[in-house]
Amino acid sequence: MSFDLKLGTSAKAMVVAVAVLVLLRNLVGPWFGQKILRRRTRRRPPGPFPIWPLLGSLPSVGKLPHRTYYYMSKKYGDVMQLKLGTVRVVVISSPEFAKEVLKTNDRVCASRPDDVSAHILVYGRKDVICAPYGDHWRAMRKVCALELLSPSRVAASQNIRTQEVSFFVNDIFKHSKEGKGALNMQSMLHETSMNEITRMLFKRSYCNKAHYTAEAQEFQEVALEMGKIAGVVNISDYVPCLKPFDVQGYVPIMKAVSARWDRFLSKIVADHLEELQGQQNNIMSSEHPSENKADAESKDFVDVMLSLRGTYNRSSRLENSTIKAVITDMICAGTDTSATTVEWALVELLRHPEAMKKSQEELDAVVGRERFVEESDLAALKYLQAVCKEAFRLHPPAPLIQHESIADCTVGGYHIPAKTRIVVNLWAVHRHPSAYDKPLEFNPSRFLKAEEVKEAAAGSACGDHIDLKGKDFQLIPFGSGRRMCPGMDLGLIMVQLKLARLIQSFTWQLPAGEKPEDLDMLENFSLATPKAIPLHVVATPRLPFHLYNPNPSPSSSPSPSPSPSASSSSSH
Ligand code: HEM
Repeated sequence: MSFDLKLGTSAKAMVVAVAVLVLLRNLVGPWFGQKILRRRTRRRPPGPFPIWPLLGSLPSVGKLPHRTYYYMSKKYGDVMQLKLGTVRVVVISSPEFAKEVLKTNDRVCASRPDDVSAHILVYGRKDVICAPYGDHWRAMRKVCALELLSPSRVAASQNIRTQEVSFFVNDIFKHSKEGKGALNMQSMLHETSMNEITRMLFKRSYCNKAHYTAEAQEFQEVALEMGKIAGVVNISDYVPCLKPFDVQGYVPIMKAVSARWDRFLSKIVADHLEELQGQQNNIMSSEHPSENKADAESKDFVDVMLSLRGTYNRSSRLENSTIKAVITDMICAGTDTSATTVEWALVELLRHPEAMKKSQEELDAVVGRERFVEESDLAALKYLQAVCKEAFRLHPPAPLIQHESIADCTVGGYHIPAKTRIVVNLWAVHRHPSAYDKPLEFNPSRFLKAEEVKEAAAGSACGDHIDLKGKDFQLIPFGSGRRMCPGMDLGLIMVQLKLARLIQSFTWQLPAGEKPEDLDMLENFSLATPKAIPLHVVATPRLPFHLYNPNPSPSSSPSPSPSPSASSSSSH
């Protein structure tokens, strides 16, 4: 029996479609199914349920995110996932997993989130800090590491640091002699660090009350505004679909601050170009071109960057905007990080008088009381170094390192997809019980060799080999891996020298009626984490008075003097 099946055109099409679907199911179904299965079985880190519509867990993060994440990690673990807005954020809270991110997966995790502020404030991410991982970042990083922040460049600017720290100590001395009472340490430390950095960058200093020019006022105002606006949490970074609406109204503020900042930096670059032109004319007309050799040693960072123009490939040429972006980085990254650490170290020493006593005894033994401590003494001051390590451990000035993954990776057995924000919480890593005995206690002796620790706590010593240089993941205040801080050597010297001078030169007390144990220990979270209530202290000189001198001695000024503009503007 024949069965004549007559099908219309649409029915025929349907049969063909079904046949194709069956074929497709048989051919790609298993592969597709496996993919879904794999996706379902890939373990994602645990974390809080994102309660708020659109905002996820963003409102729960609060003003001190490093502390919030630290407490959350106690519940969800050392690899934890949060939904901040619509963005996936993975927070790392232990040395073990910090190592997996910054060493094992260093390359994959080496990019940065694409935040609105980075585009507006640092010239479309032409700087180092905010630059995405790639050719431009590599070239700029090279400029920083090999040209600007190299050991020889840091050594060449020793004179600037010595002078600024001497001005600082002398200001405190005068204040104390005049019986003016407590000093605001936070603002004085900020000003000294700012002067050090701007003099290294472009030979000018602006934080001098005795020499408050219109230019200085402009700089201070705009730097303050930059710091404030750069530190805000912008919802558009976490809910990208809200970007066009700029719901918090930050974009016009950022643009206005950035335009003001740019006017300031453009003048600096133009002045340097003019000076360079003048020097070139002099060289051409000079009978003794070698006379200009000394200039090489007094070059500031802007001079160096201008001289490197054309050295780098087209995609990362040192254009004016790139130079200004790098200057911005140095000011933002180099100033309050070191000032904040010294403030916290002093707070801890006030709360632990036995540690203060030991530091001063060490300075007396190594340096004596007839001269000020110098950079060349720092290597011999083992206890002072331990105090700094302990201050960096408990109060990392940049407690949250923010990276972004460029490909899928695995951390702690969890799957981390590409384009995930990865936050390494140094605040938690440095307090991890797997790494430290009594991790919440301030105990510099833990960083001494066991045989050097006489007290009962000898068993808690983890040794002086822990060097902050990114190898020991229980202490990484400068980060680790390819995005690690290129200013580490400079930052360390700035912190150690200032702290050493302060504790050698003065006896410190809190204002009458205040007790060290009552000091508020909360911080502000911004570009750095200074004490929320600035430290006020009373200083009493402890060295012979003839040593306190407004002008640093020639012996402490081994490198060439700063330019006339620098020395005049630094007239404290
Ligand atoms: C106590 C002082 C300092 C501390 C604690 C510190 C800490 C840090 C940290 C934690 C990072 C991020 C690392 C990462 O993302 O993995 C960083 C990056 C950076 N720091 Fe520092 N820093 C200090 C001083 C300085 C100084 C003095 C400069 C330069 C003048 C500087 C320039 C930079 C730059 C340019 C980056 C970006 C590196 C990159 O993205 O490749 N820092 N710093």
